[in-house]
Amino acid sequence: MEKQSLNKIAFIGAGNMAKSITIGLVNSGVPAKNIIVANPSPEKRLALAKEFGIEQTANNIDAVEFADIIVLSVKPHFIEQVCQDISEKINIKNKLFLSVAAGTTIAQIQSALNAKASVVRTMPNTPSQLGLGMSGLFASKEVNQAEKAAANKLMSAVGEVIWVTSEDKINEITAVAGSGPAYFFLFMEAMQKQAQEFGFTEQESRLLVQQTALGAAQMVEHNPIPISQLRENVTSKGGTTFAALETFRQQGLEQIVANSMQAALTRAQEMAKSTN
Ligand SMILES: NC(=O)C1=CN([C@@H]2O[C@H](COP(=O)(O)OP(=O)(O)OC[C@H]3O[C@@H](n4cnc5c(N)ncnc54)[C@H](OP(=O)(O)O)[C@@H]3O)[C@@H](O)[C@H]2O)C=CC1
Ligand SMILES: O=C(O)[C@@H]1CCC=N1
Repeated sequence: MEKQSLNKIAFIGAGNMAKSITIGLVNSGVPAKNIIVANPSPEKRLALAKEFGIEQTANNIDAVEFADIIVLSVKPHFIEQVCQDISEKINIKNKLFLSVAAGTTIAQIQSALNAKASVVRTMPNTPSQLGLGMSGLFASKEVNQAEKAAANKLMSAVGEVIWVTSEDKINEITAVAGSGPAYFFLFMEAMQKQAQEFGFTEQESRLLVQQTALGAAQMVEHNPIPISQLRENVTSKGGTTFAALETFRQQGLEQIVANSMQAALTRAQEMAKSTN
């Protein structure tokens, strides 16, 4: 069997997600010379190249030629055009495609590539830049064991991974973890705003909220007991937390969370149905 080298990584698109994964990869020890980023406009790819010493190009085809693993990190509506362009200009045999695009199916990518290429769909999130990412992965049936291991290694370098057994589960990963950081940011923004209403400065309010969120997240990580138990440990009967939690409940927080995550899932499913 032909030996497959899967060391060189190309990002097509130099935006938020490419940046988050690149930072995580470089910090985890992947040599910068093995990473290239392609983006037609210069600003973001030059900034990434300057900061991390990675290669950069304006030309997607040059990046695909350079790499073994092609990370499709453009907005979903550009995936079709990007893949068609690649398939028209280059032999993609032995390349592994790793797509981070929300709501874009493997069938759509293979159709645009005009080949039953090896495609892994992954749904990461932006904390990947700190090595604290959470990614779901699903492999097309063309993906071999070496490619699966390479995709696993790449995404594990930037955080935790789980493999899902059906492609539509990626949409659910999106609704929980892909979009999830923004849910917590919104909650923290609202808490910061109210702390400022209480009279704390913007800086003090941010510190109060960020340290509280960090401590809470770390407690969840370090205590393998139900999260509800951690909540109960803070909640004295008839006390301040109880008053706050009752207000959240009366005003429908749990239903709001469920509805919002369902809206994210529905949107991912709609995107998968559209023709891009
Ligand atoms: N942001 C997030 O938290 C997450 C995003 N994703 C997915 O990641 C993908 C990228 O999202 P995100 O990084 O936020 O988006 P960004 O808009 O930040 O990045 C996309 C980049 O693609 C570039 N681009 C546009 N057209 C082309 C092209 N033809 N060839 C090469 N590059 C091109 C854009 O350049 P320019 O700006 O110059 O037009 C931009 O730099 C999406 O598909 C999204 O669904 C997945 C998980 C989480
Ligand atoms: O909002 C989006 O569509 C992308 C996918 C998950 C996070 N950002």
